[in-house]
Amino acid sequence: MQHIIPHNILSQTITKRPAVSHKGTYGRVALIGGNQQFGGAIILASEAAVNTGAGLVTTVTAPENHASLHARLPEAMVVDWTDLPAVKEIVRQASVIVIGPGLGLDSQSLALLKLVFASVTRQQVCVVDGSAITLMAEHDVTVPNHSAAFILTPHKKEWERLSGIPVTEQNEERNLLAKEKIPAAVVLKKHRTEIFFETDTYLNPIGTPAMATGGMGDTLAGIIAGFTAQFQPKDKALLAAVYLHSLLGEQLGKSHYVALPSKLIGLISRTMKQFET
Ligand SMILES: NC(=O)C1=CN([C@@H]2O[C@H](COP(=O)(O)OP(=O)(O)OC[C@H]3O[C@@H](n4cnc5c(N)ncnc54)[C@H](O)[C@@H]3O)[C@@H](O)[C@H]2O)[C@@H](O)CC1
Ligand SMILES: Nc1ncnc2c1ncn2[C@@H]1O[C@H](COP(=O)(O)OP(=O)(O)O)[C@@H](O)[C@H]1O
Ligand SMILES: [Mg+2]
Repeated sequence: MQHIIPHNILSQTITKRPAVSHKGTYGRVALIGGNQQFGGAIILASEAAVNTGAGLVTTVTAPENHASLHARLPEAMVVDWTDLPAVKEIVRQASVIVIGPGLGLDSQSLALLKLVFASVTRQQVCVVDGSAITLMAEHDVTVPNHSAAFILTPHKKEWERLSGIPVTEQNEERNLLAKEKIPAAVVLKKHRTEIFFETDTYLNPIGTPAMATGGMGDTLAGIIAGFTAQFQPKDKALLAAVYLHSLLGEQLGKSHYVALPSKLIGLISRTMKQFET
């Protein structure tokens, strides 16, 4: 059944922080991505996760990105993505794992994707974005059944690669048929993003072309991580994350020709405060 994300989703989802709490209360997020070329993608995703309030954030990325990540985001811890035993341990400890922003498509990237898919458990959320989706399509890697709660966040071209449906032929009926074969929530990103759960589908009623700029999807992946790490139920947290991302994009789009991801990230925490209940 097709629904529209309600405009009060943020106040329904964002809760006041209990006084007796600590960083461990707000989730451990591990974000894996950022090769030599796409370091900005994983930095934006990590900044978004930190700014939504995730308690502990670890970024697993290429060594070339460590200094810039530390300089921009001292709140995040950093792990070298070539150190697979260390990556495995970070993945084990995480409540939410994001894999894909700027991950790239080489053998190192594929090894990381396989490591994550083999390691995640039922208690965890795994957000699969960007290059990780393209890698799944190119190497026939499927979402492991009955393990973690998986969230796939393809844009239309990535969905074409994964589902086999050309961008121009994507429609409600064909998308639903393809989604049925994937044991994950699918966030199909576009002008009016659609979120497919097992039976229900939600349409995001907001968003602006000012958001059509590199790094905007990486930012969404980080917001989804922060929300699913902190708020229940997970499906609602996902819808709220998608909605907040577009709300902030619209807010920026009123006074800016283009909504820059880094500017959007700067608005997250203040806006969340307005909706806490
Ligand atoms: N600063 C950075 O480091 C950035 C890194 N990025 C990373 O770069 C990697 C490659 O991702 P890209 O998405 O750039 O490349 P892809 O090759 O996966 O997709 C780009 C193509 O998809 C098309 N497309 C996207 N959304 C569409 C829509 N709604 N309708 C129709 N066509 C659509 C684009 O026009 C383009 O032709 C990913 O890992 C991504 O995370 C990008 O996020 C850009 C910024
Ligand atoms: N015309 C548009 N209207 C509304 N939202 C848009 C528009 N263009 C892009 N977006 C949003 O921006 C994000 C782009 O994601 P993606 O293509 O993965 O970017 P990147 O990989 O560069 O970070 C998605 O959330 C998408 O819904
Ligand atoms: Mg993307």
